[in-house]
Amino acid sequence: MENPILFYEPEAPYGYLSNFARFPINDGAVTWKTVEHFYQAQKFNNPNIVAQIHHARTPADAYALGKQYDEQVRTDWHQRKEAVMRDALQMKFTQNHAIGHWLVATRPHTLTEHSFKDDYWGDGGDGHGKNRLGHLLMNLRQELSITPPYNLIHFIESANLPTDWGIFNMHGFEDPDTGVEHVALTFGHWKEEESVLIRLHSECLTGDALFSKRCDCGSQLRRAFQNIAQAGTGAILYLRQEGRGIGLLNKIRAYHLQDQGADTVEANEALGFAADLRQYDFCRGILHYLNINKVKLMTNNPRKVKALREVGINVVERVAIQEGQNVFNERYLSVKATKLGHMLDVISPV
Ligand SMILES: Nc1nc(O)c(N)c(N[C@@H]2O[C@H](COP(=O)(O)O)[C@@H](O)[C@H]2O)n1
Ligand SMILES: [Zn+2]
Repeated sequence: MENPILFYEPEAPYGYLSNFARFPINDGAVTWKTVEHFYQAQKFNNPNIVAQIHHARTPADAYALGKQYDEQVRTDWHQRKEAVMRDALQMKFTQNHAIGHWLVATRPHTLTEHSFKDDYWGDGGDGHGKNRLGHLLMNLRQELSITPPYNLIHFIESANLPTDWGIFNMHGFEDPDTGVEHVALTFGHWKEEESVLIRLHSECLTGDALFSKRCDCGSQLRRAFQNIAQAGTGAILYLRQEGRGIGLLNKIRAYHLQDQGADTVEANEALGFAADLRQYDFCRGILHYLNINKVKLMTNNPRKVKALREVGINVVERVAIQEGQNVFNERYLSVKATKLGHMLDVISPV
């Protein structure tokens, strides 16, 4: 494995790997503030000690209580502790979605708890320790990396994105099968059980960036930003599916055929493509990362509603997003309505 990632302090880079990091876990009966709270409590059969640790204000307090009652640790603890730690990490990295994807993204680096105080779970500060926590994390990482939804998309990095509608967070992803890069823009915060306003926006360079009037994409993208800013929360999944999946240059070839009279479906087919090549299954990975399970989907395209439902996303509502109709795209929109099933109040028939 390549150069090691050293972690220890929760506030330091890669601090989310620490058992002291503030990520709650639920064991099916109780929610624990951190892995450390859960782990220390499992040492004891005495319910009063367990309760004290459960209510400890910080992971350091939980650790101190575990030490304070050292003589009352269950006799089989040495045989049990690895399984307890493995269960705790499984809960932490699967119940807190983003860090599960962050963990997978640490491949292929070795993970080492760089602790001068602990040469069992850590490296003992100088590498003589067993680093058992690092090894359990790498084992879990390997498991998650081949398990949906973690294997559907790879999280790369996030950054702020100031826009005309407010400061969004930008999250970059890569499709592990195709290498295609996708972006999610998020605004505000939500709980997993809330329904979130989202837009699945397929990349359209001409509409989104070159102010084209041949389509409605740019207007729809602006409206999506506006709607989310007004709602206070939401996400735009900006999917690199240019040309309904045929790519920019083939879309220009398709436009050329349309300039000679073909419609948008006939042009795709004349080039040897189906009318729409787009796939959406990787969106399940992006939405899982964003902790989004229920959506109000801004689209006129029923295929996107169907596609999300097929991958288990609960589309509770379709929000129409009819924008930017004009004399240059009226035929295109009419064909999208008649041939591609778009739900549009088309201004004039084909
Ligand atoms: N292949 C193709 N032919 C055209 O004539 C087009 N205008 C496009 N545009 C692409 O369609 C997608 C947006 O459509 P939805 O509203 O999301 O169904 C996007 O990929 C554009 O690049 N493509
Ligand atoms: Zn477009």
